[in-house]
Amino acid sequence: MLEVQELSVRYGKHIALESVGLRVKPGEIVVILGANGAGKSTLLKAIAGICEGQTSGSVSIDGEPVLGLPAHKVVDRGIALVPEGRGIFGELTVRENLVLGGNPARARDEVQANLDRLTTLFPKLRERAGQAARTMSGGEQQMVAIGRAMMSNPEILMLDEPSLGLSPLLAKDLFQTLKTVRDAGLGILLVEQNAKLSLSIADRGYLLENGRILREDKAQVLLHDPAVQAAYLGGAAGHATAPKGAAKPAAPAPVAEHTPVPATPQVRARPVRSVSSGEISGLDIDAIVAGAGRKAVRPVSAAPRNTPPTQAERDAATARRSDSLRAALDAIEEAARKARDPGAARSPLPPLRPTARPAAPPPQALAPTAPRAPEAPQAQPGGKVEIYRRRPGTSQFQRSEVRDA
Ligand SMILES: Nc1ncnc2c1ncn2[C@@H]1O[C@H](COP(=O)(O)OP(=O)(O)OP(=O)(O)O)[C@@H](O)[C@H]1O
Repeated sequence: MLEVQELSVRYGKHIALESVGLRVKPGEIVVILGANGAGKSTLLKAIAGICEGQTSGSVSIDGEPVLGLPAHKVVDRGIALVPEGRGIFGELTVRENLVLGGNPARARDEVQANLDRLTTLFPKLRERAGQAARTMSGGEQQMVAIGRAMMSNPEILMLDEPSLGLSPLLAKDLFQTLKTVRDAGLGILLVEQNAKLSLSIADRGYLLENGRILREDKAQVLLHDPAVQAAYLGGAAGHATAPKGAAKPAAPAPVAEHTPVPATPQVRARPVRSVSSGEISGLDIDAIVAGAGRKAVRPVSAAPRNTPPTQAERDAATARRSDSLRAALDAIEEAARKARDPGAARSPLPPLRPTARPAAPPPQALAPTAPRAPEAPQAQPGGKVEIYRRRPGTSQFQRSEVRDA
């Protein structure tokens, strides 16, 4: 049995886990539910011996302490981790991935026997043994990752967000796979955002909030608890498991004192805020360029002419093109600046490229190995184009060459 007692983890001053206690018995699935940043991955990493933070407390398996041991020793004691993102070797075949998982000392002498057992449990792994892992579907790759972890002959299998990136159908298949693993006698410690699906196959669950265990109960009790439902099972807008168009629940149901759960919906997809150019400026990038061009180009007579343009007219046309280009670049720079820092959009930042041409090129040459910096072409009335390159690591430009327009 895996037993965690008073486990605390801090990253510098940040306390990620505080006095966490839990246990996982052979033949049971235990799920950890919690919001983003609650400390779920930290918990699995601390148990697996790969946590970068400072740990204290105790983790033991069958009474044998493992906290503080290097990762390979933890695996040798019978605890295997399937990390978030799977971590399989895409260029290797399924069989090669599995065999690699059998390298730990506790399983080294039984690679073939474990391989046979595993492929009997999951016939698909036998069917696809020679296939490059990267060519398999997401669900099949997850099965390879689980199979590889099982090749170390673990007593406890830990999985970090195994359904991430899988379609609902594949996620369902995956959870069936986990039931098969449990039925084979392993204990499973599962971190999942898909609360509904994971609780539906789990035996027990823990609610983790801000690094602390708030509640432990049977999975079926958690699954049907109105407060847990409001907080974890589709109450949050955009929750991965909420059916499309499902109505938002009313305020979370009252919670008994001894079973506190977060009052607000907590589990949701990682928040990713993207800002579009339209949101910043009300225009898309094409409209910005077109608008800048329109502003810069002076009206010309629509009447057709038969005589070739004079030198003065050609110079004027070149200057107009130059104005137009400069105005477009200014508009793009302004939009980019707003995108980077909308709050500072109106602050008088220095221009990203010189508005006036420098009197003479600076003596410093570009390092031959420097990465190519963005070029800002400047047309000259004489039909020449100056190329300016940004100096690496600065916002200053320098002229690097002059070409015919
Ligand atoms: N290596 C690290 N260095 C510093 N802080 C970290 C490190 N790893 C995690 N943290 C912090 O510890 C807290 C818990 O992170 P953790 O990744 O364990 O949360 P989580 O519950 O797994 O979140 P998620 O569901 O988003 O993966 C977060 O505040 C996170 O920023």
